[in-house]
Amino acid sequence: MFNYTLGAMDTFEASIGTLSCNKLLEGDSGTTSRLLQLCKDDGFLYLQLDDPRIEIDTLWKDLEDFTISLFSLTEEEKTQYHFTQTGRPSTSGFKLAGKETGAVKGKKDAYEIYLIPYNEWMATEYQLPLVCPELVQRHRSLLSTYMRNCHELGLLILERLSTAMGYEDTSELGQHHQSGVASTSSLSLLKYLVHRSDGPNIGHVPHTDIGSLTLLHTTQSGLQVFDAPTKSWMFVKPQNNSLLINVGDSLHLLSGGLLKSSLHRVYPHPDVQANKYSCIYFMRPIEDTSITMPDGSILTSSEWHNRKFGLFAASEPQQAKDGGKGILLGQLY
Ligand SMILES: O=C(O)CCC(=O)C(=O)O
Ligand SMILES: [Fe+2]
Repeated sequence: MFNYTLGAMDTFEASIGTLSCNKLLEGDSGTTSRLLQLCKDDGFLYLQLDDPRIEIDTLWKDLEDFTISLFSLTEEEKTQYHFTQTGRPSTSGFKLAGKETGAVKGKKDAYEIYLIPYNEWMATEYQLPLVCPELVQRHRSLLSTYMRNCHELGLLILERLSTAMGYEDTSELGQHHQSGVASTSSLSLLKYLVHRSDGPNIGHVPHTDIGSLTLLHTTQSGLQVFDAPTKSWMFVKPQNNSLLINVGDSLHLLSGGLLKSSLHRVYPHPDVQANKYSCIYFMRPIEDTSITMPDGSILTSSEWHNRKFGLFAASEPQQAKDGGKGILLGQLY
């Protein structure tokens, strides 16, 4: 599992494997096998952005500036574009801070979020009018380029995983993620309050991700992964030129349980006294993909998305009912 080192102020730091994007693009066989190993063992890896064909890191500065100005909109504007009232529910709009359960029992979360749905934004055949602040429309080109690059990178990872898993068809996993077909894939921008572990708002609830792959760029420490053997949470250090990639529940299920959907949360890092911003592309299967649950029941990808997304938004007592907490934590068995 995760090796770790003792960092500043006795905080454990997870040591996460790194892969080269260039080698992945070139089809290097050692990198392909290591990708499978990391996705099986940890469900987390860093992808070093060392190939000019993937334009992601060059956009981070502009994306961070945009994210900061987006969260500077007034509370009234954020409420006007609330995610329960905007577009297809739960794929578009704002959530304000402190409205959901936090990283620790009895505390609320400490982040605001803004969601941009991939399909309404990108796909030519599937264009629902996107209801969004004018500021978002003004950054159309930046957001489109970023999402398109993330989606292509996700497809590359799925292709290499299909190869490493021995499928004859290298699009075995990717076929459920074609561009331009309705899915709940989205770009998620987050702003965490400056907060402390003894305050009323703490980070982000422990969970596994709903979708297939999560591609994360963040400005500060705070994300923690759970190391089951030692039952401890370990901080993940943001790397300058790397994306953090993790496997989500949908890919875990599509791979028959082989790939690990990794448990994580966000918790205030004792050395960080600044807002943490995260830009995350959630790549999820197209909506009518059949997902076989461990008990043999079959759900569509959108049914799975709506069931689990509803749990994030539920109160702590509601989450505790009908195995909801277990679903949030990725205990699908
Ligand atoms: O902001 C982060 O570092 C992680 C957020 C996260 O886990 C999520 O939005 O699913
Ligand atoms: Fe997550």
